[in-house]
Amino acid sequence: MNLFSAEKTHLILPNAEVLYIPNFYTKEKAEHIFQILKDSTPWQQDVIKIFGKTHIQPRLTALFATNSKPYAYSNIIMTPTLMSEPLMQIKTEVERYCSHTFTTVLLNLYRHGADSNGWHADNEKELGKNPVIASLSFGATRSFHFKHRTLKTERYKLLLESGSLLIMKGEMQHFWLHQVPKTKKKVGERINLTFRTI
Ligand SMILES: O=C(O)CCC(=O)C(=O)O
Ligand SMILES: [Fe+2]
Repeated sequence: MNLFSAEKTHLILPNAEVLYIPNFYTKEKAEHIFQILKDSTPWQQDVIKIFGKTHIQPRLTALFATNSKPYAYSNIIMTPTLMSEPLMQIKTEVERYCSHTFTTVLLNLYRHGADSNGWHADNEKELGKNPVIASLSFGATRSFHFKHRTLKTERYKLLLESGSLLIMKGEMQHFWLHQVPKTKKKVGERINLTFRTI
């Protein structure tokens, strides 16, 4: 199902809760944050292993945290850099909205439509049992897909706009998968931030 959400959307789904706030930041503020993060982040491109096969990750990433705890996924271990002032500011604003404290933020830079993030769940054990994940988008709009692992009619698509906040919670990371697929459309750069607690 395609969800067109210019408005705040709260989905109560089987084994998941999803909140989408399109204008968490204004378009101007979002553009400003995009530039700061684009220019000040030590972007890296990792080689990952999925089902025993090695791939170059189809996007750039960086990890920041308020502690020194690493984040391990797809056979790589990311060690965080101390969270910068702009990220601390965003963290405070997101925490206030979510009534939840985060320690870690993973940054993704999708350079163009061929960059993507394949079907996965944020279910690494260091995130705990039912993690709250707060996901912010800056720059180009990209499509976000999520599907239940076993209830085959439970599939949704959301367009994540610049300045938006998406919150995934409840049992979502255990029962659902999500992705940002490649697109053949001509799209510009997008930065995504996912706040997590480790
Ligand atoms: O880019 C996005 O919107 C999703 C990112 C994501 O799912 C992740 O980094 O785990
Ligand atoms: Fe994810």
